[in-house]
Amino acid sequence: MLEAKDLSLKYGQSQILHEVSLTAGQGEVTAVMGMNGVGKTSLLKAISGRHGYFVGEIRVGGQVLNHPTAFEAARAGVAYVPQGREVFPMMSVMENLETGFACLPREAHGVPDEIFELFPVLREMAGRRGGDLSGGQQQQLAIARALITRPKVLLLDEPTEGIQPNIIQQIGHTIRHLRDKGEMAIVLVEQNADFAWRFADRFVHIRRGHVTRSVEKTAYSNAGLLEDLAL
Ligand SMILES: Nc1ncnc2c1ncn2[C@@H]1O[C@H](COP(=O)(O)OP(=O)(O)OP(=O)(O)O)[C@@H](O)[C@H]1O
Repeated sequence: MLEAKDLSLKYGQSQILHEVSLTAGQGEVTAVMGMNGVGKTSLLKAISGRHGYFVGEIRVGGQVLNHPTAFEAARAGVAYVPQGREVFPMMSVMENLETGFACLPREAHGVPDEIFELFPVLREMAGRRGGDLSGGQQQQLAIARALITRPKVLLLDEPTEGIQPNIIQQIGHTIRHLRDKGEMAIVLVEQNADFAWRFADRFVHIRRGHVTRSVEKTAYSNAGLLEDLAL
């Protein structure tokens, strides 16, 4: 579903990604692993059109995205849930959800029931300001807002960061549910190795802007994952 090939990205003169390739299949969770500052967020920003890459190619469902803007990437089916959530604090939960409509045709403007089935708390809090929600609720809102765009590729940047354990479990079950529906490819940037091991199907390790390992869970072990993270 997602094929990113040889992406290279710079901030000013500093090259952060060096020919990074990532493939994420429909109905699979691909975890992108690595220490702080290796370029995981930058990779998601390149794929979602939030930051330009200078070399490389991105395909979604076979369609080439040629240096897309964020809007073009969203239109093509790429949804990005950023680290830190970026919920609009002064807007209500419902208004936050409705921002997801921007890349959809008018007839598709509507919050599907499934969103509230996945995140019942958002129905209860529909009129509350986004900034008044807890961190875990904001994370659920950010994922829900991304799902409203009916993505083919869902990019999740550290969804468990700063979240209490019971909400982490809920987020994990949501990821598994979306995976099992088989309609989208999920890319999960995650520093929580236990969570990644539990919910991912494939692991891609990045070190200093290079992919150092790409492995299926079936050919890997939890101990191997921890070893690779410690390198
Ligand atoms: N807007 C920016 N301008 C300049 N440098 C940046 C910018 N954003 C990130 N960087 C640098 O690029 C490198 C990669 O950052 P990135 O956020 O992609 O890493 P990461 O692997 O996601 O890290 P973390 O796990 O801490 O979120 C870091 O050295 C960071 O300081």
